[in-house]
Amino acid sequence: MSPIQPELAIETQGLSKRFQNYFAVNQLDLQIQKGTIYGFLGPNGCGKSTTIRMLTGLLTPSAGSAKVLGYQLPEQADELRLKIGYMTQKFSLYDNLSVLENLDFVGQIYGLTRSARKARIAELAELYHLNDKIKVRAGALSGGQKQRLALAAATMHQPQLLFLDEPTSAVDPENRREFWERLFDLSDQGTTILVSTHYMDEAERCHALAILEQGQKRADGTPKQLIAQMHAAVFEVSGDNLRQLRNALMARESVISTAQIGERLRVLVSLDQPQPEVWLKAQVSTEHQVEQTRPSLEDVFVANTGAAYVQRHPL
Ligand SMILES: Nc1ncnc2c1ncn2[C@@H]1O[C@H](COP(=O)(O)OP(=O)(O)OP(=O)(O)O)[C@@H](O)[C@H]1O
Repeated sequence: MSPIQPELAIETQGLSKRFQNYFAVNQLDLQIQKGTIYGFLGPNGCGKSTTIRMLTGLLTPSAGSAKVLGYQLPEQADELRLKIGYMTQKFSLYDNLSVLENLDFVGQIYGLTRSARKARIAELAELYHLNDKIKVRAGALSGGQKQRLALAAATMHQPQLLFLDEPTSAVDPENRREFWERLFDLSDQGTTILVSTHYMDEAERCHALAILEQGQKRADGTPKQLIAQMHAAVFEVSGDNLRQLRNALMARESVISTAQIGERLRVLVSLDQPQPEVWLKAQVSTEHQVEQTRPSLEDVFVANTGAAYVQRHPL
């Protein structure tokens, strides 16, 4: 008997977008399960926003296919529109309208009746702590309040699928934490969420994620799977002259990266090296202590991008 296939909210094959001669998104294959929080992790310019815009149906792909909530894109983009919510990277509501006016306007766009809008706005204002700001102009809100208003607007029509493009780049850690609690509430109610970020701690919160670089997927899976599949061992070295040691280690082909963290040097050694611990100990002096440590998602990112990627995938 074949195993039951999970239901997919998003499935793409070879999805690509070319601007002039430049591929902003290049041959992207994705499978995103319904009800999960899925992350796009990558640096500025790696193609996160362009991918999201294609998956919302706003941008036509140059090649490849995308199926979102069962709708084929771009052909069925109109049918998809009312089923998704999209929170863009920049605050995209009206600064000169109040919180209430903004939400009411969005509700009208989604075709909610006057009484449905009234009830939904009351619910959202309560949920996102906007009650005492309801008559305040959006332009006068703090970063955290604007972000909560944007999320309220994006979920006005209770979409099945929510796209959030770097939603927390303008807010402080406390607001970020609170924001993520709301995302897990939405996920618990069955909403699928695709969130782009360049923060490691946010990526770690996702059920699954794709690491993107230069428009390509470098790796994907749950944080646990990504850590288990990493082609490197991670060590922490303590002792004197760590800057000098760092420079020496960086010259070695087996060293993927080094980063000083307080009094310790974190070293990623490629598993091309059959005995990484023995090898590393032979590289440092007897004054240094070497301890193998648990990889983090940041280590996974480093081991799958930049020079480490090029080394493992020569042209
Ligand atoms: N309309 C466009 N015309 C030409 N190039 C574009 C266009 N839109 C995006 N690009 C380019 O495509 C690449 C990917 O951009 P994209 O905005 O998708 O990246 P990103 O990962 O979302 O980064 P950021 O966080 O900075 O927005 C960038 O090099 C960008 O300059």
